[in-house]
Amino acid sequence: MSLVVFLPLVVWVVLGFFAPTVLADVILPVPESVIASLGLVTLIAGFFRQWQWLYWCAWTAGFYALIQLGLQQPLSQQHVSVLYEALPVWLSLTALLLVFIKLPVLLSPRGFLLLAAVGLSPLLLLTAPVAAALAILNPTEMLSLSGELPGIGLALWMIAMGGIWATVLLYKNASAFRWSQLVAWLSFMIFVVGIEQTDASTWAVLAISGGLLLALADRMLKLAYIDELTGLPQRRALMSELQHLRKRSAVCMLDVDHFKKFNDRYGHEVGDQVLRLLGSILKSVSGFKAYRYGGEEFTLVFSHNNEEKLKDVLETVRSKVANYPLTLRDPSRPETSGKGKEKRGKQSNKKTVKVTISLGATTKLPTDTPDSILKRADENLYAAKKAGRNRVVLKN
Ligand SMILES: Nc1nc2c(ncn2[C@@H]2O[C@H](COP(=O)(O)OP(=O)(O)OP(=O)(O)O)[C@@H](O)[C@H]2O)c(=O)[nH]1
Repeated sequence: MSLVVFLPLVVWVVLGFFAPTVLADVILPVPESVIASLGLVTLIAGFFRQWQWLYWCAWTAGFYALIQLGLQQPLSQQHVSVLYEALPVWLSLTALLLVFIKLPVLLSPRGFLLLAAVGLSPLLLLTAPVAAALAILNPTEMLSLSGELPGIGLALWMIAMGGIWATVLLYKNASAFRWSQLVAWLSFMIFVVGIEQTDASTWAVLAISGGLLLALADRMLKLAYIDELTGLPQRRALMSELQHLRKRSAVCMLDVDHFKKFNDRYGHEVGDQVLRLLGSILKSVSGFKAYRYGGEEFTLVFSHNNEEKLKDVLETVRSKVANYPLTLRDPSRPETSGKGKEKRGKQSNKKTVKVTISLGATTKLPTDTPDSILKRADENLYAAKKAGRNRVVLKN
């Protein structure tokens, strides 16, 4: 799902490669299309208080302005070719910096300062000393060794930078927003390679804005539908799924046993840890879709009503939870790490606990509505609790 942010870039590249005349025939209003697309991202991001997007809008606008102000003349002119050579280096370094630094809240002095710096830093290349310094240090030139193969230097630079991006994205378990940052960098790099193409910089900005917008949509969907603690879809998503339940299907409600006592004994934070663990166990078992219904209640939706298979899967979930040793930190653990090490040297300060769950399941009847099937599953869950907990009750 996150990778959908590549779509506008892929469309641009595919058209540019296989049908360049189609792109050339499109008359883009410049710079209106850029202002409109970046303005739209800014407006939507601001409306939903997703301020991090604005830094990337500023970065994109800054480089677009640089390209318009400095690269609209023949590359044979020395100051233009210096700028052209410095561009991939500068945009790679500033993009990576934006990825690595912790972005401050935008509505703060540091936030405004960073926004201004991000938007204006590309224009530094227009100042002769900075451009000249970068041209001397130019890694893309150095990478081409003899300087006879200028394309090789750029290709090696792209591979090196791409390698860093890939490591960052894989390591950080990237969100759609992260991938859209790669799209932003890649779009401008593709502009550098395909500078001869008509309106290449404007197409690059449209690809970037499209990626940022799709990433925003992904973030909004996740905020609306995904439970932050467990990473599972939440009740809103469940209710929409239940509207389209198949004829042959089943629903299970499950809940942690004696969770109130558990919370009272070990604290709310450890309670949260249990819910997170439960979320990851539910994700690891296949055969159903899991949802966090609310509190410590979860719902499983099956797209079949085979009772044997249902019992098997529900028993697997029950026993996986019951047998999972949850490691707790010793509440008497000393505050300072020095003392902690001392104590750890003498004895292990880890303690494990186990929790159990009860499950109530039912198969769909022809007359069922979302509420009636959930109610019956809930009654079965209640029956499982009454029968002693840590068990499955499956009936209609
Ligand atoms: N840590 C944590 N606790 C939660 C969360 N949501 C609900 N709870 C707690 O879950 C507990 C639910 O308690 P009860 O409904 O009485 O059920 P129970 O203690 O599990 O008892 P049985 O279900 O009968 O076994 C309450 O103490 C809630 O505070 C949450 O997100 N995090």
